[in-house]
Amino acid sequence: MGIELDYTNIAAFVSKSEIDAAIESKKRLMEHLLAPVKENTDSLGWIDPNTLVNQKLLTSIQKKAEEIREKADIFVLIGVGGSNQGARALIEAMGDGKVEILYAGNNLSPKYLGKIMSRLAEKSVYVNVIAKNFATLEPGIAFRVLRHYMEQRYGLEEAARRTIATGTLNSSSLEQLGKMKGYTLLPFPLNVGGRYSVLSAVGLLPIAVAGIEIGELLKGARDEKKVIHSRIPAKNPAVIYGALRNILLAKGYRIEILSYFEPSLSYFAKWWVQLFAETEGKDGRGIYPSMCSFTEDLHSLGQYIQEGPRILFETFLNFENERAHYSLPREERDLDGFSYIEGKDFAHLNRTAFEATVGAHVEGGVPCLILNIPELTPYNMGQLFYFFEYACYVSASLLGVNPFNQPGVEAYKSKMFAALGRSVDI
Ligand SMILES: O=P(O)(O)OC[C@H]1O[C@](O)(CO)[C@@H](O)[C@@H]1O
Repeated sequence: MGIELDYTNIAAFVSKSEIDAAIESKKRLMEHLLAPVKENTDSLGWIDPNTLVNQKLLTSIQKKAEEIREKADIFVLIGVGGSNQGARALIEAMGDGKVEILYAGNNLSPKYLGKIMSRLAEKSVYVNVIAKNFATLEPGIAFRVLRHYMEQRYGLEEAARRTIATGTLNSSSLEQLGKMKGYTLLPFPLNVGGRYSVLSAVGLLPIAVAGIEIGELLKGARDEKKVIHSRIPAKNPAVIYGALRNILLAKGYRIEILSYFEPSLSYFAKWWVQLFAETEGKDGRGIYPSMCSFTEDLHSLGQYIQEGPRILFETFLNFENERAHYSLPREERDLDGFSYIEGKDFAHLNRTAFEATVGAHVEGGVPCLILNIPELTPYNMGQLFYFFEYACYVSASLLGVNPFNQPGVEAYKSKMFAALGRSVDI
């Protein structure tokens, strides 16, 4: 079974016939999107998870991850945006913590970097630098700092054994540097952009280092692909989600909140934000993607969602089965006033809060979509990654923007590079 989209709560905002008409009017585009796609088309390498990693590569990733899990205390993951967010999403949500994973190259704060570096002393350290285009400043210079540290501490040979470079294998500068130094090289697929790369070597090595079963993750993605590609548009949850987003945008709902009741999903939400922001925010168009971790954010943004301008809609992640349990202790006397729920499980309370939130927000004029996901497992997360990647591709295509570029990100870069004196032809 694939990811299920429950859109019954938007009946007051969008009718079934509007959705059908939106899909029907784009019939040819839909057929084109759902048709079997030639591998190796420029940016569609992610569309068939089977082509992202073959068995040989998968085995070598698993072997390297085992070595790291055995030998490392700390694994420093260097990357920014799509190069590390997918991995971080899963690591924070379900990593086993055996190896401590630190993130570098995702900002330029000296305080942050100093803190990372100060953690390394007397610990066994491995480094994975990930960059599609090694010209991005943040990961590029963080790697220079880490490279110097590793070489000084371990010597050239051992430093190389402990360094993995994930980059495009087309004579990119990272590949050349890796070859010269003798690093383990992993491929960043040429036909996959950073934000669609989590199911390739880019995400798989760090995810495996965190003890998460990458075989299951890939299986989930492959199965979700089968579901999506076998359903006609009118019954296809990814297509309906893409169509609904565009209908809601046209009605003035310009902000989408990804809402969830499991705080460890915050980095998954950040991955989702990047996916949709870089894909759709262009040509003066696009939904602004944002995120809320409930119930905590009900005590801050909850006010705005309930009563602020009616420009928001929500997409809830609903994990149907919760394995963790904790119940409220019983007391002889009701000293704190909470005895009416004593003995109740927190999982039950969290679910009650979820249902109450959807009800209140819908009543307050917020269209609410719900994605039903059986459980927070590697398999289901593989399904969810694929679902969102595909839905985002559909949604951007319906919006009429290029789903695979991000020209706007260059604006700050060129001003910064000019201020730093970088010559333009590097
Ligand atoms: O992998 P690279 O080339 O370091 O780029 C990292 C990130 O930078 C961006 O291009 C935006 O600056 C993202 O799309 C990408 O995921």
